[in-house]
Amino acid sequence: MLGSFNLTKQIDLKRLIFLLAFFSMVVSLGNSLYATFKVQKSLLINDTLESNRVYAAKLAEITELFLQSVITQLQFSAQQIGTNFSSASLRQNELYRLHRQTSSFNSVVVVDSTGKVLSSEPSTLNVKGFVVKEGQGAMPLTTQEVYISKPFISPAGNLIISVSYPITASDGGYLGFIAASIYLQGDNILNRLLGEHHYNDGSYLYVVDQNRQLIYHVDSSQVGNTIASNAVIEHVMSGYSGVMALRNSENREVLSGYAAVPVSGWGIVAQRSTDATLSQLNSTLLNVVKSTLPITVIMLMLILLLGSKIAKPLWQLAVGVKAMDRYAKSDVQAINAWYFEAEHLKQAIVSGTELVGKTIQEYDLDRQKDPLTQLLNRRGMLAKIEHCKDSGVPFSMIALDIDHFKRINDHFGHDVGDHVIRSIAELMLIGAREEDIICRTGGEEFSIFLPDVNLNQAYSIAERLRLQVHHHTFMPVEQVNISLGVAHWPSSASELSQVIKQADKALYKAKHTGRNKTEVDDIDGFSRTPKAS
Ligand SMILES: Nc1nc2c(ncn2[C@@H]2O[C@H](COP(=O)(O)OP(=O)(O)OP(=O)(O)O)[C@@H](O)[C@H]2O)c(=O)[nH]1
Repeated sequence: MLGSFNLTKQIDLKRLIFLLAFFSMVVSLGNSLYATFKVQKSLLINDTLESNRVYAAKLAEITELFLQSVITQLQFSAQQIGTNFSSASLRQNELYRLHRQTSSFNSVVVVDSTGKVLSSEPSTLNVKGFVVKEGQGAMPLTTQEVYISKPFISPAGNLIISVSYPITASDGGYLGFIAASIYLQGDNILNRLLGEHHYNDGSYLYVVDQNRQLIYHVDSSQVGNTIASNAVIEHVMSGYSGVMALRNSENREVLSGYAAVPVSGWGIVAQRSTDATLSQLNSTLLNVVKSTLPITVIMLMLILLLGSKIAKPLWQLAVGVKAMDRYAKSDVQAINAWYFEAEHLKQAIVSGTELVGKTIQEYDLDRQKDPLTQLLNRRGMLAKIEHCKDSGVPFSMIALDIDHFKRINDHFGHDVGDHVIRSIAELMLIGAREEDIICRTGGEEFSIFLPDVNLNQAYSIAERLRLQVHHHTFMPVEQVNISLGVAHWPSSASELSQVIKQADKALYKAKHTGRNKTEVDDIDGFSRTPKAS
């Protein structure tokens, strides 16, 4: 089989195609994953920032509305109480209504202009007669204006903020104020609004007052703490809303959306850690890889299959060319070169091989030919005789030499000598059969092989040729003679070289016994016909 040859240890085309495809797939998959990662990351970050911003802004808006509503409610009650400030029942009834009507407040009190608590709701509060001090909600005594306090510990021990509204007499005199307290860790609307969130994605929210003190935080133990200043706090304290990616106090990168509550000067910050945001992306990418993996593997297998199909004819052609001495043209032609380039390569190899074969054959023939006479030379002669001998057909051999040829050359020149040689060759060819082999074995020496011709017949042929030459006119030499020696295979010798020697020996004898004659290897059964003159 052609395919069993080991041509080289270099990487082969099949592996090259596979590696190329594998490399391209890995690069394109990696590239698309990277691009997806970049785009998705940017989308997720922007989406998170935006949703945090929207959430913070919405809460800020609702908180603003809530505080405005609280102020409006307090204003109404302050007006009611102001109509008869000294009436304990009026104060109590109004506080009762205010406290029960909504879930906005945990407690409400009426404080006179000296800071003394005159009435309170609920009754369990038990702060009547208590005098408020600085830091515990006494600020309205000084400002005599609507006031939203910082978080502080109430006399009852709760962390609260209070919203107060001044109470004035009909003549405009300051009587005191009504204050509603909102427990930062109690059950009220504000607490539900700002303290309860239903995130389950790592997001959280906190609210700071104008002094960076935490009013609400996902970790309730943090409430009341003052947080370190950062860019988001700076912005929101300045009354701005927006988004920002930054590192928090724990040095974790977070995506923040923030909005200010103008009425109270609070800031609401919704944020989520960047890691939590992007963790979703990692699993998305893993899913992309998992879902594309089967197709990728199938593609690679197909490429491997196709690669070996592409490489196979080229491999077979390469093996065929390498082992051209052992494989016939039909082996190469049988290769299934199923695509354009391989088919063309196959055709090129076939025609190239044919051309090389033909050239070698021609070259071989040239090597076996005498250029002057176009007869076979000694090499050609030996090849032909060997062939005759192999076929087992007996043959006779005539060795022939021009007499005194040197004189012709010397007298008439080399060209005339050549002409004589050619003319004698033509005379030999004229009288020859198709199967006879005529060779020029040396300068003015020839050999004739006569298949299926016995020694007697060969002698006659030699004599006839001698006489033809003798009677031929070679211009300008005129007469030329030849001497001949005849032998027979297998009668003269069984070895071919010996038969040639026997013919040469007979020729030698003819030369030394007068020339212009034919001598025969002496063997049994030969009868010399009378010599012609
Ligand atoms: N013109 C020509 N002369 C050749 C060629 N080949 C050999 N010769 C000449 O043939 C001559 C042969 O001379 P010799 O070997 O002495 O033989 P001869 O003169 O024929 O003498 P005998 O054979 O003894 O009769 C030489 O002078 C060679 O130079 C050839 O191709 N052309």
